[in-house]
Amino acid sequence: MNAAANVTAKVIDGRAFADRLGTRIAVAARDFAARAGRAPGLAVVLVGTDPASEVYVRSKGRMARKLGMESFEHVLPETASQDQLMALVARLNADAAVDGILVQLPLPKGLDSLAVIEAIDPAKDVDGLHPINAGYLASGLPGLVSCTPYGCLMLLRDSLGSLAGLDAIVVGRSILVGKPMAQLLLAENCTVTMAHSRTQDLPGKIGRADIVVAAVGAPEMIRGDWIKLGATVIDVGTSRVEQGGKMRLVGDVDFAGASLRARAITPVPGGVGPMTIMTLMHNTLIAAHRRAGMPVPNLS
Ligand SMILES: NC(=O)C1=CN([C@@H]2O[C@H](COP(=O)(O)OP(=O)(O)OC[C@H]3O[C@@H](n4cnc5c(N)ncnc54)[C@H](OP(=O)(O)O)[C@@H]3O)[C@@H](O)[C@H]2O)C=CC1
Ligand SMILES: Nc1nc(=O)c2c([nH]1)NC[C@@H]1CN(c3ccc(C(=O)N[C@@H](CCC(=O)O)C(=O)O)cc3)C=[N+]21
Repeated sequence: MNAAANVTAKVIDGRAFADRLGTRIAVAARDFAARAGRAPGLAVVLVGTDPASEVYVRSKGRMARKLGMESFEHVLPETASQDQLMALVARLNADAAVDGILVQLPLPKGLDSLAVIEAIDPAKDVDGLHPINAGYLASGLPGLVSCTPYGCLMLLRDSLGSLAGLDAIVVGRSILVGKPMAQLLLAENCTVTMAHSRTQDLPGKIGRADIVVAAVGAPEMIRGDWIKLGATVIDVGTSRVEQGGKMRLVGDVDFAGASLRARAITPVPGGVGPMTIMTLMHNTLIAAHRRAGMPVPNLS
């Protein structure tokens, strides 16, 4: 732990961690292909033309191919109807070559994302968003865990070892990040506080936490001087802000300020983001093995 306020935190290198995990996934994917007679397959569905979503979808497809998986990319127009989207999900559910289905969120206005998520075969729900998988997680049963929280947990375990008994705060309560993150930390025997837009005295609550996971989407809203000395900070937020005429990607945490108080902190970019893509590949590999009735390899 930092003894004084002027010790700079260790920067947690999510990109390097993800690269190492990717090497193991590629080996396991090749092994799966040799035994199953086909590569693990990931289908990514994008509706509309949101530029940020297009970038993420493309990088997911590129990574899948790089690791020896099959990538199926489906782009529907902004004007696609709920029925069209549901029909596509039904086709992917029935397609034996598809092990994982991810529908990029948010969907254009007018489309019901919960209905789409519920239509995905839970065994192919590599985003871990289906209520069945959320329920498995809450019940401590093996399912598919949402990629981003799963990646955050890997970084936390790597940085801290055992998390048992630590006070953790998760800021944000979405079904994609905040809620599953809190469940994972609880399963690690942390004492978990869930904060959101109605939380009172957020600085005070953050100031008592050994682990801070920020998943809000508000650029640098968590000030450095709120952080407890020696805390570990995981910054999920990604916001594009203009600075000096250029667009810059920033997190939810004031990185420079928090670095003076934390023992370890993830940067944005290069922290949680690359882990999210790699845990998606990991989930696809897990889904492929389970669907083929093969034991899931342990890559940790
Ligand atoms: N790096 C990565 O891999 C990923 C990054 N992200 C990023 O993480 C961020 C969060 O994503 P997501 O969970 O989908 O976002 P949502 O918009 O679904 O959820 C945001 C959450 O933040 C809470 N919140 C809003 N304002 C405040 C505030 N002032 N104080 C405390 N809590 C607040 C909201 O509370 P309430 O529920 O009360 O409205 C809500 O629970 C985004 O920047 C997103 O881009 C997301 C996924 C992956
Ligand atoms: N169904 C669904 N599942 C998701 O997992 C999902 C989603 N919808 N919608 C949007 C959010 C956002 N998200 C990111 C993934 C990777 C990076 C990432 O790799 N970021 C890089 C930087 C990339 C850049 O420069 O733009 C980094 O942080 O280093 C960021 C954000 C997944 N999401």
